[in-house]
Amino acid sequence: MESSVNRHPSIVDDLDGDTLHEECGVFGILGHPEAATLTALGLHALQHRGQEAAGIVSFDGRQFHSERQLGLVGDHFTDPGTLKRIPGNMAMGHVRYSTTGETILRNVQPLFAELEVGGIAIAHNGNLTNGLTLRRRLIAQGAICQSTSDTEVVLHLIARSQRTSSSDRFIDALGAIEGAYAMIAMTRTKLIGARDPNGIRPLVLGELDGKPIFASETCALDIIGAKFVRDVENGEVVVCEIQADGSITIESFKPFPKRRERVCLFEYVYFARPDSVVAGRSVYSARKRMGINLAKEAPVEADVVVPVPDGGTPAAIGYAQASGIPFELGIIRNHYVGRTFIEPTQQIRAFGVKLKHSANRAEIEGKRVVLVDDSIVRGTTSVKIVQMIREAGASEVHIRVASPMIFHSDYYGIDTPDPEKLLANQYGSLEDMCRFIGADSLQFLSIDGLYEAVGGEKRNPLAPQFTDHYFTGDYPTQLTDLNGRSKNEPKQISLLKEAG
Ligand SMILES: O=P(O)(O)OC[C@H]1O[C@H](OP(=O)(O)OP(=O)(O)O)[C@H](O)[C@@H]1O
Ligand SMILES: NC(=O)CC[C@H](N)C(=O)O
Repeated sequence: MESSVNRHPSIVDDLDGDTLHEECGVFGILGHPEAATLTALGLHALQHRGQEAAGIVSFDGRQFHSERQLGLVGDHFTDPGTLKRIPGNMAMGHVRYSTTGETILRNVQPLFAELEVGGIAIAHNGNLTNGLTLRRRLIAQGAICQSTSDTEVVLHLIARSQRTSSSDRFIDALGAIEGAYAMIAMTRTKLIGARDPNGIRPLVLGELDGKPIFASETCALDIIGAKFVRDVENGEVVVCEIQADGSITIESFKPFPKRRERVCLFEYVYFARPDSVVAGRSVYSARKRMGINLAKEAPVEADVVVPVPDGGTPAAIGYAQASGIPFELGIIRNHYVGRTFIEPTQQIRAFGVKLKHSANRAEIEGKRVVLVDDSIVRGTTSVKIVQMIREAGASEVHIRVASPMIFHSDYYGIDTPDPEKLLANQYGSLEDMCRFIGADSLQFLSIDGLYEAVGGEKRNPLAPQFTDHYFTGDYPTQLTDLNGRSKNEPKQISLLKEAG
């Protein structure tokens, strides 16, 4: 396989995009007569985590059913006809933003396989840092991969496990993978939720009418009136099973060597919905505190604080409260355009920013404006917005960013481009970055200011409380797929070009 790939550089070049991508959302429910509908609603609440594709797999006591489509949850799963095709009292689903493997139907999750022990569906948020290494090994051993997604290797590992039960096989497979995962699996009787040993990606256990639920974020529980039970812990595998008498048992396993929890800071900065509680911390409150700390660290004389919506809004509220400068919606966001940060190409991203924001001239004209955003990655948003605010008559434009500068790529799912495309790496100094963006001043929140906002204390350099590799270069896991990889080597391997 590898050598064939090397013989077809034009095909693989095509597949090897310049960016890493993020995110995905997972949801599953066991033992509920409305399983598929509840899953569709849960996925709708998680739509911000992935907009490329959505899928649901259900089990009706006899057969599994699968509906997987490119596009938004609402595009497909609001149709009663579609929901009728996924019957049963257990269901799980996924919203995808690709990190490994193209945006094509065969990569859309949940992925399903027929094994010796029966059918199994899996859905994954995160990215494996040894996925390609495992995939190559499996293919050399005769595995036939149906997708180009990193997640598929888990199915092959389950199939090859010598353990008897499906949950033991799943645990066996997880033991071989490295990187970030919040993963759910569904068999004829079980719904299983697991988090990687560092707990990089979030996963919660909830409950509705006594039936267990797994979801990426608490906002997916809220939408269906379900109760939050607890977070799935880092390195934990929770197995929920329907017994012969219809009762449901829940067992917890900690099969992996213990590691310190290091939730991804970017969940708090950007990804998670502000009304979610991630690892016991309100995302909204954390974002607001980021703004408060930013106002303390980087004050500026100005007339109005304007958020870059939506991501920058809670931090801007915090900045305004701490600085005493009035908060105004000086930029209006068109809600019919997706998140620019997670669209697949630079061209579409730039286009998206223009479609998405417009200046509210009445609140800007003649004023000294502090623009607050959650992050600067490539700088696409900032450049366009500063220009737009100036054109609307602002006398000064100061940018305040509620997270530190991003210098390093992410391998756990975040859509950071190659390091040289990150704005912080393109310019040697803050002044140069500021000049490029066209602002009067530019300041970022410090790493300690961010830690304090999220976790209440400064970064412990000996044992960081979160993963912050994009700011610091401190990666919490092995990066096996990168070892010895040349810069131009493709990140994924596929010889089949598929339409749509
Ligand atoms: O420097 P850049 O490469 O432009 O990326 C950073 C921008 O991307 C995100 O906004 P996005 O438009 O994705 O989402 P939002 O509407 O949820 O804030 C983020 O909030 C920043 O504004
Ligand atoms: N963003 C994600 O979590 C993606 C999951 C998986 N790596 C995929 O590409 O399908």
